[in-house]
Amino acid sequence: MSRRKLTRQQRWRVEKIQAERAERAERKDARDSERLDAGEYGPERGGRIAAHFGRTLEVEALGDDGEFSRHRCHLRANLEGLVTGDRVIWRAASDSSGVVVARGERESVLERPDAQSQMRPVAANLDQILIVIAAEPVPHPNLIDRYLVAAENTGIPPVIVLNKSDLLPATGGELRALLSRYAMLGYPLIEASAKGDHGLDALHAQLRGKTSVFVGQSGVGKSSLIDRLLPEETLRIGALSADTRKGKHTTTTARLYPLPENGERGRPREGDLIDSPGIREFGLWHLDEQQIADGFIEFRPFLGRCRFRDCRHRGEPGCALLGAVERGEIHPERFASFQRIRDDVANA
Ligand SMILES: Nc1nc2c(ncn2[C@@H]2O[C@H](COP(=O)(O)OP(=O)(O)OP(=O)(O)O)[C@@H](O)[C@H]2O)c(=O)[nH]1
Ligand SMILES: [Zn+2]
Repeated sequence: MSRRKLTRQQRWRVEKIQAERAERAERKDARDSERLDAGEYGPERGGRIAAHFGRTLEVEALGDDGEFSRHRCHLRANLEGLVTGDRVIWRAASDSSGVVVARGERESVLERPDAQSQMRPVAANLDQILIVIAAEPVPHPNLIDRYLVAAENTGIPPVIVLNKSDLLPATGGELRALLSRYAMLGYPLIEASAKGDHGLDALHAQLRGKTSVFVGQSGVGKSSLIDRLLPEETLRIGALSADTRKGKHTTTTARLYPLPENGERGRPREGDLIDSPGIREFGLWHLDEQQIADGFIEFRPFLGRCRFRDCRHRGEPGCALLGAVERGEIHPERFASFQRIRDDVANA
């Protein structure tokens, strides 16, 4: 497709619109500066982004009374790219609104590609990624590995949650045998049932004091588990505000939900959950061969130890990974899974 040439007049119009837009943003920022200088805003306070709509942010802050409250804030023009979960410094106006003036260091960030395939942050300061799998739909053989590799590459620790345990045979079953392999690699493993009461205590314990996200293929029961963790009205509020904003913004924003103990309203806060459709679709974005190998945690001691520095681990003599497979230090199925993921990603 050839790029359409703009006439001089059109170009002038575009430039004029852009200049006006920049000027408006500057004026707004100058107004903010004046108001900040004039002391119209209160002292600097800590907070956390709970939702993000265009240039409006919802900031959650802990008050002197020990209660959390939420505040509509706008942000200084020099502060771009804030996402749900970010820790911020903000100042309250005389009403319940405010202005965000700074962003804190990020401990971790979850990214995904935008429409232009550019990686963009979608949530920050996550402590764990809960990979949900279920007795049904049966996870295809290297699905768990795919999620683990993706999680390992974010640096956010993954936890495996096996949901629908009510559908598993009482004595083991193939899935449990498969999962014990991951437990042996050191991954926390929780068996739960969103339908029954099984495993929910263990799930609450895992969520305590942490910010978590749930990921996993469609139908494994992410919504059902989240329903059990959030009081009804929290879910309703979340759905409502997302709805009223639909149409305005095509991508649904990630939201931060406080998790009360036992999923009951009024109970002390147990932890935090960040959720959005985009987060649930979490996958292997733009990983190269090296990053995929690195995502298999038991490969790490052997990486860089092959005879050839550019070893692709495809049968070269002196390959440290193949050696480890032969000695039984790497499970052959995990190695086969690595090869499949690498080839799939290369051919994508
Ligand atoms: N037997 C059983 N069924 C469950 C359990 N948890 C969820 N289900 C059922 O599994 C189906 C899918 O559950 P959802 O919670 O919608 O799954 P999801 O992962 O949120 O699916 P998406 O929204 O497509 O990503 C529903 O029919 C649930 O009722 C469980 O622990 N046991
Ligand atoms: Zn090798």
